[in-house]
Amino acid sequence: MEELIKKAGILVEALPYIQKLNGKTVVIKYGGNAMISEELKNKVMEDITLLKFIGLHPVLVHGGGPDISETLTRFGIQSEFVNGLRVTDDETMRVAQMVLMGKTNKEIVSLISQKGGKALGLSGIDGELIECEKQYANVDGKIVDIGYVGKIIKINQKVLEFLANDDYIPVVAPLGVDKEGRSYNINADTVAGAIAAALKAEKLMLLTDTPGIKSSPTADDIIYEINQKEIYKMIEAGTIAGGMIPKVKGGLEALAGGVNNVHIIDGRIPHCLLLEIFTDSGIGTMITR
Ligand SMILES: Nc1ncnc2c1ncn2[C@@H]1O[C@H](COP(=O)(O)OP(=O)(O)O)[C@@H](O)[C@H]1O
Ligand SMILES: CC(=O)N[C@@H](CCC(=O)OP(=O)(O)O)C(=O)O
Repeated sequence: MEELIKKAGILVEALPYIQKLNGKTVVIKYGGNAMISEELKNKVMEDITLLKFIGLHPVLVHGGGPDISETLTRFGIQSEFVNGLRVTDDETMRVAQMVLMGKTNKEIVSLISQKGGKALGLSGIDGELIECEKQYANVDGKIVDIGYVGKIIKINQKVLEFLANDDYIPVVAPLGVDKEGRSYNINADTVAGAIAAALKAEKLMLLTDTPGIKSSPTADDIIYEINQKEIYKMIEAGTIAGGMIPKVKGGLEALAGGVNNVHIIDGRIPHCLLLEIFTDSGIGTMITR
């Protein structure tokens, strides 16, 4: 009996959060590095389905970088990253599109369906959801061509609003399209930040494979709160590096676009989304303006 009463208590504790977030949009970015086991993936999809059923409007943006890398290796194609972005030639683009839409997106959609949710998978190419142009990288002041990497110009969010305001959970793959109809590979954190801003989401949660932002990639600590100025200092010092760069930039873009809350959280913790949303302290790193 005591156990049951405790369970009821936990549910009641969530009430103020449920009331506050009812009808609000939350954008969740699920990074490839956090998709480490079927069990964890299941728990993340359970959380997202639960959020939908209690009245929030979750929109999921997924990555899949490790899967793309593994498939490229199997095809004998070399892959290189510049400023955290994959250099994407014609062949790499085809593989990225195949893996993201043919594998990752559909696996997630199926998992949500198994949990009883209604998920609809789409990429930024569908309905011209993500309009982009070619992105160049800046390496020590030099402009570098990184191939078919997309710079987002516009999010045509109507389709997402339509789905999220209905019974659906949109599941978005990070691809975009330019005016000429060419497809582009876009970092999933960048996509999540831009979508959160376009939807004026209440929250953006970036799920990854570290407890949050640390004082350096190899440190054991965690920075609970960090602002824009501190972020740029760390990027300059090289203590925020690699895949963390597009993540923090995506977070800052979301804040600039009017999103109230941005968190980088450890997607390897079971039910990390519920812990972040329904506890006072939350988990991970909060990014502020
Ligand atoms: N200051 C930092 N704190 C934490 N992680 C960092 C930091 N700087 C760089 N990183 C790296 O960023 C990685 C997360 O980005 P990424 O590999 O792109 O993950 P995801 O697939 O979730 O997008 C971490 O595993 C870590 O190696
Ligand atoms: C341009 C670019 O870097 N695109 C990424 C898209 C996938 C992604 O961002 O996946 P994660 O979130 O799992 O890292 C890539 O090709 O890996």
